[in-house]
Parts: sequence; structure tokens; C-alpha cells
Amino acid sequence: MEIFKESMYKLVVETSTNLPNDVRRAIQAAKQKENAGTTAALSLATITKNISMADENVSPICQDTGMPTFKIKVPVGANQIEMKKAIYEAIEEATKNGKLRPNSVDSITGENSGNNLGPGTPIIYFEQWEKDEIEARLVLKGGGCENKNMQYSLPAELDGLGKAGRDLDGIRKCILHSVYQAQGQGCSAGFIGVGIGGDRISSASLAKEQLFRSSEDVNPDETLRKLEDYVMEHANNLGIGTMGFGGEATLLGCKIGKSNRLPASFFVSVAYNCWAFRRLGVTLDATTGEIKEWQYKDGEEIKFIEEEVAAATEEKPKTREVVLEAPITEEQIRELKVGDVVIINGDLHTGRDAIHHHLMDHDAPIDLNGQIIYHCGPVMLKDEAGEWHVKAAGPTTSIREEPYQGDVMKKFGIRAVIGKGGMGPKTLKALGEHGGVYLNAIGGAAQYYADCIKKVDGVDLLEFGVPEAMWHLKVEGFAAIVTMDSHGNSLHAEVDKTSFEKLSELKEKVF
Ligand SMILES: O=C(O)C[C@H](O)C(=O)O
Ligand code: SF4
Repeated sequence: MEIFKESMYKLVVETSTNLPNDVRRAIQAAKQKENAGTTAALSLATITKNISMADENVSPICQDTGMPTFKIKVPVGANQIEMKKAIYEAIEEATKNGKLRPNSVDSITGENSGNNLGPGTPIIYFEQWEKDEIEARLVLKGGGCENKNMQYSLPAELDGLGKAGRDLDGIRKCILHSVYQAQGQGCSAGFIGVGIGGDRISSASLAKEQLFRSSEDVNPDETLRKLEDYVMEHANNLGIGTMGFGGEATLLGCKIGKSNRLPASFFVSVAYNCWAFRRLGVTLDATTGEIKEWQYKDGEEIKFIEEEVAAATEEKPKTREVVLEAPITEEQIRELKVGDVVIINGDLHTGRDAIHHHLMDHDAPIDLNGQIIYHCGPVMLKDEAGEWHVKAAGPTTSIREEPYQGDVMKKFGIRAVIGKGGMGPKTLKALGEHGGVYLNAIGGAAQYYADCIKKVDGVDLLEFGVPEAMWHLKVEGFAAIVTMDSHGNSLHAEVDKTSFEKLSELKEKVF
């Protein structure tokens, strides 16, 4: 079992830090599709730089190392209880070493277990097979893209697409709608797994199961193959693009499976996975527990080496670059317009779900006047001298703070918030009234941003857990794009509108 544990540790670390080859190839293809000099192309260049930094640093590709979900096939008679214990130990060790973020939180109290273990976490499914080897597959799917999963019950009335009936064309509409509703919030361009049929639970599981298929395989079911091809072509015409900035690449993979259903039920479930599609597998010797072979590592491994990335970024978008350092004045904010690139130096303070909830009726632990809040739950490690180090620190989905953001900005005099996926009309209105700006960082680029953080000045409210605490950081050259300004402009509202129009054009029956 000691060797099995080590093998599981290797699987966890490799999955968190090294993207599979089929995913790399899909990202490379997306990069070739985007027009040089656009924001989408620049964002993809940041993404590929981040992928190679994660390789090099053996550190998490994204700070949200997700819900560890294992699918294990074992020979008849294998001791699953012992295997489970070994997986728990591997998970705990990977968390201690900064390869996983502590992500297991009590649903009522919010208490973080600190080691990724707790009721229901990690998720481990066992299945028996006739072979005499073990197969272990792991997916680390983050919370932001998990929130963009959908389940439809047909017949349904879908925004933009009208009636979706209990037939193939109804299914087509559900899938297109699921991609539209995700916008950039699940860190597009994404991969989707679709489950048709089953009951509510098995339909959702079937959707997730599809994510274990290679993104390059061909569906043996001709009807589903045609549907997959149709979705790939048309979802990529919605113009949502990388991070929802608009662009040619919106969907990197679509895999569809079906189960039988009850006569009365007709579910279509969609599992949306971000570009940081972390799933790997190994086959193991059933006696020793040693790794015999890695899965998803066949074919060309694209390295995204520095020179290539540099070449892709050579042609910069024709945007203004503005350097900001807190404290920021209202005047400086009013000068910023959607499309400007902001380079931040100096102080940055993290604040996400628990902090925003807390700040509504408590004082802030520090003076936030003129400051910048970063929607981010980093991976942090403390060294022996008690110093904190940032291991991964990309943005989190901002829309969750929509009910609080405007009020919190006004109450404390905050001038800028950084996050991803954009915010809604309430925040946009507050930005105008107060003189604030929303800056979009590239979701999942956790190594890229961690590199900009030069010092951890301290932490407050650590009782909320590592991801939810308020970390005080010193940054240098932290780049983000103005996507909502104080003049009522929102790139997110614009892309939502244009992609909705494109979605509506797909209303007519196809299948
Ligand atoms: O918890 C997180 O860091 C973020 C999450 O994966 C997200 O996409 O919002
Ligand atoms: S931040 Fe983006 S890349 Fe990271 S897990 Fe969330 S959705 Fe995925």
C-alpha cells in the first residue's frame, strides 16, 4: 500500500500541475484560430505561458485545484478500504506540499478542514473489472466552472432558442444554451461533457463521465457524433471567446453520451470544464501498486515554450497601458475606459466570498480607502520561519460578489476590483456613482500572477480558511484589462448581448 499511496500522490501532483496532451493540443489549435493582436490572442498567450510555468515550477496550473474525483477500476477482490485510506494520505500530503489548495469546507459553518479531507471529499468511485491491473483516473474540476454546469428537463423553453422538445433538436438547443450561459465565467474556452437521459443524478454523472474521453476521439454513435460536430462548429460562432472577451475560440471539446431514461423524464446535463482541464490517469500493477503507464500523455506534448509565447504576444493590441499604484484617486479611475490595460504595482488585498459577506456589517481589518481588492483564493505555504509564500494566485469568478460589491466599494472607498468573468448591472451602476473600475485578470493563470506577487505583507481573517482570508500582497507588473468602467461601459454586457443574438440565429430546427 505504501507504493500505491506514492503512485496516487504522483497522480495528484501531475494532474494539478501538468495539463494532458490532448488538452494542450486543443489550446494550441485555439491559439491558431485567434487573430493576432486581439485581447483574446493576448489572453491565450498568458494562458500558455502559465501552462509552461506550472510545468517548470511543478505548481498548480490554477489556484482552484477543484474537487478531487477519482474513478478507479480494480481486479475482483482488491481491498478498496485500504486503497481509500492511501488516497486520503496522498491527498493530505499533496495539500501540505502546496500542490492542492485546501478546498474542503463545512457547508454550514464554512470551516475549512485544511487538508482537503472531510465528509464527501475527495470523491472516489470504485468499479470492478476482470483485468488483473488497477486503473486510476483523476479529474480536478474547479468550482467556477462547476457552477456553470447545467441540467435541463425537456420539454423546456430556452432564452433565445424557444421551445426545446423531447428530441434530438431539443437536445441540440440545450447544449448551445449551456455554452451561451457560461459566457467567460467558467474560464472559457471550455470543454463540455453532455449526458442525455438517466435520472437527475445519473444524467449529471454521465455528463462528467464524458470528460474522461479524449478530446480527440470520435463518437462511435453516428447520431451523437454528428451532434458533437455540430456543437463544436456552432458554439464557436457565438463569439464569446477566451475569458468572455469575444473571439473565435469558445469551445475546445464536446463529448456526448446517452443512457436510457424513464418514459416521463428527459434530462440533458452539461458538465462545463474550464480550459484548465486537469484530468489524468494511470494503470498500476495490482500487486505492487506501481505505475505502469500514464494515460492522456500520448501524441505530441506541446510545451508552449517561451519563444513561441513571446512571438504570439509581439503584436500587442492597440490599447492604452496605464500604471496604477494604490492609493488610487477617483480622478485616476474616471480616466480609465473599457479596453485599457492596467499594470498594477504596490498593494493588493485579496477578498472573495467570505470577506464580502463579512464586510457588509463589519469594519475592514485595514484602511481600504483608494485600495484594490483582488477576487482570489490563493494557494499559500508557510515556511519554517513562519513566512507565507504564494504558490498559485489566479482570479476567482466575480459574479458571486454581485450582491455585495457596490456597497462594499462605497462603504470603504475601494477604487478597483480585480476578478474574472465580469459583474452585473448593480456593480456597474455603483462603479459609475462611486468612481470605481472592474479589472479582468486571466482566469486560471495562477502561476503567471503568483510570479507578480513579490511579497506577502500579512493576512487577516485567516479563520475563514486560506482561500477566503484577506491576504495583503505587494505586486509588480500585475496586468489586467478594464472590462467595466465608471462611464457605464461593460464588455461583459456587450459580449452577452452579441452572443445572445448569435444564439437566437440558431433557433431553426436542424435535426
Ligand atoms: O475557488 C476559486 O479559486 C475559483 C474558482 O475556480 C472559479 O473559477 O471561480
Ligand atoms: S479559476 Fe478558472 S481555470 Fe481555475 S478552476 Fe476556476 S474555472 Fe477553472
